[in-house]
Amino acid sequence: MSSPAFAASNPPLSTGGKRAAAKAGAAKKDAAPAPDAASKKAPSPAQQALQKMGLTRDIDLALHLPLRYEDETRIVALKSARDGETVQIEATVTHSEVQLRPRRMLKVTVDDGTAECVLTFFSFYPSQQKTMAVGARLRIRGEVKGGFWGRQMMHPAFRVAGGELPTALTPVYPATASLPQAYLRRAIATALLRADLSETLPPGEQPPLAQFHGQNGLQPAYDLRHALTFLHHPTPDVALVTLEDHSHPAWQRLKAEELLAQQLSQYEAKRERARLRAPVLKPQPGMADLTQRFLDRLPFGLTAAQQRVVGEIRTDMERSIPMHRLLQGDVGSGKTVVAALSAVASIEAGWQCALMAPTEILAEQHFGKLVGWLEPILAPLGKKVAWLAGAQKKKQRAEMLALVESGEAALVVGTHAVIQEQVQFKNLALAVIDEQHRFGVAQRLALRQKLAASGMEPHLLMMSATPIPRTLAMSYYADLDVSTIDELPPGRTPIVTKLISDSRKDEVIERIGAQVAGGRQVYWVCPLIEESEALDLSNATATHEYLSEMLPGVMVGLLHSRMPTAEKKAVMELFTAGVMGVLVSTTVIEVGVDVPNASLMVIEHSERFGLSQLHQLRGRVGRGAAASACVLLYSVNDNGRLSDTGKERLRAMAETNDGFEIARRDLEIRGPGEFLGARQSGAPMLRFADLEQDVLLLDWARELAPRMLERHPVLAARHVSRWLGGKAEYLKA
Ligand SMILES: Nc1ncnc2c1ncn2[C@@H]1O[C@H](COP(=O)(O)OP(=O)(O)OP(=O)(O)O)[C@@H](O)[C@H]1O
Repeated sequence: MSSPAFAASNPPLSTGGKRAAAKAGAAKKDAAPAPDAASKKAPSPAQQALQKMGLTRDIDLALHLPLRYEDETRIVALKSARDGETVQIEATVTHSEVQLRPRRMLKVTVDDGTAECVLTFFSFYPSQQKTMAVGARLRIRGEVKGGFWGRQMMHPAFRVAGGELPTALTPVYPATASLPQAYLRRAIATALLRADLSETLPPGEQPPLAQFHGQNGLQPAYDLRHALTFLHHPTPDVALVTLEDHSHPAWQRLKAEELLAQQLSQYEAKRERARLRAPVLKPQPGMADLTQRFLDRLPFGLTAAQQRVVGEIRTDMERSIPMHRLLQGDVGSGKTVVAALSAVASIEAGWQCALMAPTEILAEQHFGKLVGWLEPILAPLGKKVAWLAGAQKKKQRAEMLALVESGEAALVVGTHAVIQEQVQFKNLALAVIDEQHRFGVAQRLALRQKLAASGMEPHLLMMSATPIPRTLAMSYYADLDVSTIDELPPGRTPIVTKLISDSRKDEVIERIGAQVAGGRQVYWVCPLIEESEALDLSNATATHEYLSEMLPGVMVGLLHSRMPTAEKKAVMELFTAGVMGVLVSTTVIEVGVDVPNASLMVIEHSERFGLSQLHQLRGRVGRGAAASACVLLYSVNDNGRLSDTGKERLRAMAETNDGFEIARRDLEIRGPGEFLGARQSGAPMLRFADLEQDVLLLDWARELAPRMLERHPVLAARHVSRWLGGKAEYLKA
């Protein structure tokens, strides 16, 4: 294995031109990078660039891995270089001249004894021209092109020949304009020597690395130091493809360690929570029949899956350890009634419950349902359901706040308004968060802290209609208990999904007319044009006008997020009551809207939507007994084609109605960062491991983490701090 000092000891080849000269100059000025050293001098642009990229600690630099490698370990004969191959040669300059036509350029002919090659530079310094004077012996690296004029290289890197050849491949790092490669190479080489890379895995707890055969048929033993040193400076005999596809054991070792850090931090969070106290929610005397009274009034019986998850939640809440549970279920699987029964459990025990939803429409709908279900059984106890939202009249808000503070409000439903400072609960025991991935970590924490003043934590129930694929649940949500409603209420007919070209829009409109005439209702969703909300709205408005014109006698409504709250509310009421036949909307109806009589969903420009989003939208129909359909209108681009991902998404929608399968495919298409929306919430994501590919390593980490915390807490703490540093834990809260 080569020495990491290699990069520092080899002067970089100059590439000629102003930028390269500027880079080389910058590298010289910053010749002794020591990002960790306390320096009183103002940081150089390169040091600032390092900071900007988050490369502040030695370990961060050590973990900044090459994008690719260059092979400077060999000198090849020009004659053997193939067209398009990047090679390193040593050759003598036989001719050098500056040409002025068709533009100013330096043409240098070199000969290595096997063949000639012409080097061309469009920008160059006099000093570089001098280095390439006739008779000079140069080491040159570049891409060989064979053309009419013979072999050519454009702007190759060069320097005076001589000096030892490196024994390892040269790393090329992700960098920025103000961070020259040469500087980064030196900084990383130094950091690799200085960083504490000592073993943190307990003895005998090695990850299952893929079987690779080393030179002698033996598997090299990798610890972190070996793995990193190798990945920064691999020996030239390595199969580059194993580095590129990250299957090399050195890569695997890194991924295993990263996954272990993630698991340790999640298990630690879980253990920390186990030390906190939460109210023990057992029915108070005289309240014990609240649940029964609730069930008696419900117009349907619970499915077996609903009963099971209610049992899981209630068991959690009877313990003094705060519940931290995710309730997941496909669209329309009946999560709201489970949330209501959880609320009843906390009310029965004499405590308050809060339910927070990401949009006002959704919160309002929950409120309507919960009032209908709960007020008749709460009224005899002198309790109420309170409503809190941003757009609320001052007087009403003050009344609601008083209800919450006095405890008269047994349940509080609302939007983000629920976590505002003025909201003082008397005794909050359960916080239910709908569509939890739409809230940031900070907001979830704020809700939990609503009780923290009393020295206790509320139980937390998070709901999601986008099921979290198994691998994500095992990694990012390892500290979460998961309840799954894996059954739809009886009597539902599967939704039929049809892909129809935009050019057949009028046929679709005809079908809408027929649906409405049959007493059914229809949603028409217009796409979100991210760059322009104004355009977005004008599009929805135009569609609204067009449909109104095409469907005389049908009430066509319009709903978008910019409308005043009262207007939105009025439109939703008309649609929910079945008076309005067609609702044209932007994606504001995406989550949770529940109008069982709606049986046709049309999504315009469906190729622009994400997969989970399409599934959510489709889930607005098929919520009653009637057969429902979803029409995905698509339009092709100027070349008459759909983009590949667009096609992939629409195909997935047509193929399956299963939310779990959709989520799996969505994760595949978008990757975990986008899928979890974690980029927005700023939570650290896995950098090296790939959950789909590295399931074996994930299993290893999951299995080891609790044992390591138990038996080797010091190693565990060192491991987590090395990998996560001062950063927040992976999606904690
Ligand atoms: N066990 C059941 N039997 C019959 N109908 C049910 C049952 N449970 C719920 N429902 C009804 O099914 C519909 C969907 O329920 P709900 O709105 O709770 O679904 P959800 O899981 O929240 O879906 P989404 O994520 O799409 O909002 C509602 O009209 C609800 O009243």
